[in-house]
Amino acid sequence: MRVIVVGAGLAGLTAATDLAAGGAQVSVVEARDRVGGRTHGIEVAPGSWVDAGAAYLGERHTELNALLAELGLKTTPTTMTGESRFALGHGDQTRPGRFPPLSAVALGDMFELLDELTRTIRLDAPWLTPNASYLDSVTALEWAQRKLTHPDSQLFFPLFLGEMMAADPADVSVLHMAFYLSSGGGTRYLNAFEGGAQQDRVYGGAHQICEELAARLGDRIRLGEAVRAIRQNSAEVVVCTDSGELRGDVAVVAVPPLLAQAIDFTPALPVRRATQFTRGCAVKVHLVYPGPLWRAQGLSGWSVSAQGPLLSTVDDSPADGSVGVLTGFVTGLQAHRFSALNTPTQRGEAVAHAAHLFPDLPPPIGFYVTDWVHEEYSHGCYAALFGPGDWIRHGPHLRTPHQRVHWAGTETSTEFFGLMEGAVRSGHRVAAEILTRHYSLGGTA
Ligand SMILES: Cc1cc2nc3c(=O)[nH]c(=O)nc-3n(C[C@H](O)[C@H](O)[C@H](O)COP(=O)(O)OP(=O)(O)OC[C@H]3O[C@@H](n4cnc5c(N)ncnc54)[C@H](O)[C@@H]3O)c2cc1C
Repeated sequence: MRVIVVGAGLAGLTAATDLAAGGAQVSVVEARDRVGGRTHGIEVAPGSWVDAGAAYLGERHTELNALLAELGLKTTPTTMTGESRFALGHGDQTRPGRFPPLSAVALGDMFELLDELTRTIRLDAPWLTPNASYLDSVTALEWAQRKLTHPDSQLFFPLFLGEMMAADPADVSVLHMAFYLSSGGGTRYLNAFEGGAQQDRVYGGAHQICEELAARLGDRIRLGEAVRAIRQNSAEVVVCTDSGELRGDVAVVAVPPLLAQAIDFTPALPVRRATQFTRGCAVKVHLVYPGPLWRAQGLSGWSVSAQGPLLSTVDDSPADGSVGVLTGFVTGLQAHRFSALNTPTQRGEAVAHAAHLFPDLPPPIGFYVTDWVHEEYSHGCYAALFGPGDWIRHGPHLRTPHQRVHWAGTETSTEFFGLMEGAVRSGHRVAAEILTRHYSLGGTA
């Protein structure tokens, strides 16, 4: 069986690896001149890499951890010792732990309301969740305006959603917010470092996962070839790029839904898998220092700010301590604004903000901005966001094969949607789907 995989991110390369192991003849076609998609590494000092895309994982990310072990990659704990900095509008504060200096009761009530919501979600089919049509008609912003009465929870809610989903609450339906949080293991797990989804990083950078997978797949991967069209008939599937055509028995499209939608299918897709999906908006900023200098002052590097651009910062220094790296997250509405600025202005804003949060730091020796808002072949990040009506209209079609075309990608995963774990799981799922479907070669599927 000849399988053409479109997209060399975690989903596509996991699928390709499983399919090759199952005896299929696999080709992978990737638009960028690199593999990895939404995982990407930047070398900030010789041999020291930081994650410009996905970084964090936890123990429940079982398929990702298994893959790391198989590839001989190790994890390193996310550093979170020392006090945190908060700039939440009541004067700056330095406090132990990550809990913000806001009403514990109000935030506790907010998390309880979110937990109640997430418990009702049908992960396998969110559109069949009780009350789905109502939950899918209301935005997270409208929900918060109705349910969160305390000013502290009103202040914290958009920061929380920005950090978890890179979402502006006005952009996502309540159904999508609740599905995302539930699929990621619940609010506590997703939000936690120790014991949670942000506990570890890949030692040396998450980009190595796809690079290792690609090294094993060798010349089956074609870089720099965006797929523009996919034609199929009862005998074969033809995948068209600007430089030619590939013929196979089956195709796996492992790209985000809106980018998949931009491919010209013949016959046309019977139903759309995306129309109004908005996109998550994240810009990652890396400020590099001669070492993790904040640690000497008893600070963890973690901060939360109500005003941007750096809504949160975290210590992402390489484990060898060769340099210190503060990663700043600019998400949601802030990301739209920040990504429209020129680089010197971005640098000026980010450096000034970091200096305000950590006044004893010298100016950074390195500065990197990764703007995922305008990445042509990601179309936003961390993942697709579903606005009002999207789950009900498109959800049932996200994973349904279009004859010889099957779908993968983190957005097709019922578990850990939007995360690396979801991408890996979708790759395994699609490969099993194809290997057990028994395509009749040269005949009708
Ligand atoms: C800033 C940021 C932070 C994140 N943080 C985390 C985190 O801490 N933990 C976590 O688990 N996840 C995180 N994520 C999410 C995680 O990166 C994704 O869930 C995961 O990498 C998605 O993998 P994928 O294979 O589904 O899609 P992608 O990685 O998007 O792969 C799709 C591939 O398809 C290619 N492609 C697109 N269109 C075409 C075309 N027409 N023809 C050919 N190729 C095409 C793309 O170039 C890409 O390589 C983050 C993402 C970002 C951007």
